[in-house]
Amino acid sequence: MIAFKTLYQFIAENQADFPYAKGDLSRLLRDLALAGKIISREVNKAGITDILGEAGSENVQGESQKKLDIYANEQFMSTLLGSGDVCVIVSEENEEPVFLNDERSRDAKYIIAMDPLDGSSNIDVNSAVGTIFSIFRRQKDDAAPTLDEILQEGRNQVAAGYIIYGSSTMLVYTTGNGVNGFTLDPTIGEFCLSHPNMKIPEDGTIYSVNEGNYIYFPRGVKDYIKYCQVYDPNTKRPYNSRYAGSMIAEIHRSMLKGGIYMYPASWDHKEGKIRLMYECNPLAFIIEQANGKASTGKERILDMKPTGIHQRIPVMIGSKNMVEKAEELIRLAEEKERALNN
Ligand SMILES: O=P(O)(O)OC[C@H]1O[C@](O)(COP(=O)(O)O)[C@@H](O)[C@@H]1O
Ligand SMILES: [Mg+2]
Ligand SMILES: [Mg+2]
Repeated sequence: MIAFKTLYQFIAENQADFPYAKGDLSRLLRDLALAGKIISREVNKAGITDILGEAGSENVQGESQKKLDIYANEQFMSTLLGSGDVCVIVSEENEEPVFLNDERSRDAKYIIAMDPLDGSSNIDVNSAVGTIFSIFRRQKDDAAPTLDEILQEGRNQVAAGYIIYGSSTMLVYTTGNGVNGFTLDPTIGEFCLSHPNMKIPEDGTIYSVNEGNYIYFPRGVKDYIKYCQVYDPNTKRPYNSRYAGSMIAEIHRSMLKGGIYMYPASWDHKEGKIRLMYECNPLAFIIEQANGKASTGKERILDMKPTGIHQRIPVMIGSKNMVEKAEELIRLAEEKERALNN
């Protein structure tokens, strides 16, 4: 008989590791897993139901919404707000934070930021997409949380995770005691521990960036891309270039094989494109817990105080040595530019 451990068994066994041992965080992770299973079911039969394609609407960021963006958002909203443990949810698909509006809100301890469906432009072509979530615990428990309480630094997260709907569906999460990955066995409907104590290799040979935007990138980012492409057998260069257009797919590959994912600020995306609260923070927490590094190219992502719920930032996330090399070349290019301007 094959021995396996389900997510629920794992959570129960590791209850003592959780920052708050009352069981509400465990319940929350189970609710996220449940909604993830429902999305996984829909993704897996998407071609034969009426759920592919454009919804005909736009989100607050002016991006066209897919039917599955909306489906995933509604599924997570109803599961999480229905639990009574979550007092507010920040979602890519909602312009404003969505509050739990009933008598349970006084006791609801958790603030969630989430991207219900990441990489959704890939959904119609059967490539990997995912859900990304970030969990904060309220410090106060009086009235509904203020915007300032919602806009917390990523280092305050009590848990974060992602669910990748790929060739298999996996849930990967951290509560600040390392990272564990669970694969969904669809025949029994359970996430089972498949990747215990995940660590990202310190070095990698894959870089991941939308090179179609190369011309718009700042000098230091261009220098790093050129560095990746130069022949040097001692450092296994040139590296491989891979870009799926789905951050969750790039990050998951980096977790397993090593690598760097970059979405820098550029001439056409002055602030960068990736959202701090529900894309960067949770993935930065996971990557750091797996011994990797997550930076804007200049500063640690988890130390940034968000200025708005949909704030975008430049990102460089992945194997520690690769991110540090990119930061070094960005710093050198900026020093050179400053010297030339003086
Ligand atoms: O097409 P581009 O500009 O390279 O952008 C791709 C990036 O945008 C994102 O798709 C944004 O995510 P959403 O699908 O949630 O909007 C990232 O996952 C991805 O890496
Ligand atoms: Mg996204
Ligand atoms: Mg999305």
